[in-house]
Amino acid sequence: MDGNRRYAKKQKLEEGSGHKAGFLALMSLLKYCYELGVKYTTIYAFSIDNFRRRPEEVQYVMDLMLEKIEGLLKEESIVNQFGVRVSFVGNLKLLNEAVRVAAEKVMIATANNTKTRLLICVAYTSSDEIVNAVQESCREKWHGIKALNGMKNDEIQALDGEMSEEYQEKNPGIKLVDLEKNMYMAIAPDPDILIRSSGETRLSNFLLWQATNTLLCCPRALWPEMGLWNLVWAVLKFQRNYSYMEKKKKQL
Ligand SMILES: CC(C)=CCC/C(C)=C/CC/C(C)=C/COP(=O)(O)OP(=O)(O)O
Repeated sequence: MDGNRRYAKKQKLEEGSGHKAGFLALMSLLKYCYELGVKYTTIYAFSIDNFRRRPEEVQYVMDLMLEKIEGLLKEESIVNQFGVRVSFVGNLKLLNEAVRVAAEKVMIATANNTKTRLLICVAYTSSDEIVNAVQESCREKWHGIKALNGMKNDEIQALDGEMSEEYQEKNPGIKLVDLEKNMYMAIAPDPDILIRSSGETRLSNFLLWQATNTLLCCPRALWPEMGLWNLVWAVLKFQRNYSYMEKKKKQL
């Protein structure tokens, strides 16, 4: 959701109004997504790098986020209107307690919604996600090894490099290291389309692992200016590319 501050400047508004307008645009685009039948929508709401912005701006966005997350619990919210299951994705311990608690409440309250899923990336970067998945996988591997009764240290070391599927079948106590299942984004399929507003053509540490075969769309509109046409344009572009992308996936 890029371009909130530039929008505020363009409209001669205060910086915070740009973020508020950004949230309104988000709600309206999500409605279109749900009406079009999109099953998974992921938004990049706040990166770990964004915490390096001026403390007043970080505080402003966090306050806005808290207010809006709490709003998602209301009866008339978009979440209840469309049966959305919401997940907050990222290094959530970096959030302040109030935002984290509110996020957890929404995840619990919507856990049984099945129509569509919304993934909100906060305190997220792909590099953090990958590092976390590697650490988690190493931890699992270590626990698996320890689970083998009576194994000595040198035996454990000799085991390294022997984690073949055949070995795993013979030793069900040990799991093959599986990086992808430890990614925060393991709860969703890889995205078909990634839209970055305001004409920027960089991924800025977003879904680097998952976006290998994703169609990238970079409309010029600043995020608060994004509307139905930008979404439809991305879907049409995807449809035109679909057979090529399917062929490419099969070749992998
Ligand atoms: C509950 C929920 C999902 C709330 C969302 C709140 C919200 C709108 C967050 C966006 C914050 C952000 C860093 C936007 C990017 O524009 P920018 O500030 O980088 O704008 P610029 O590119 O013009 O500088």
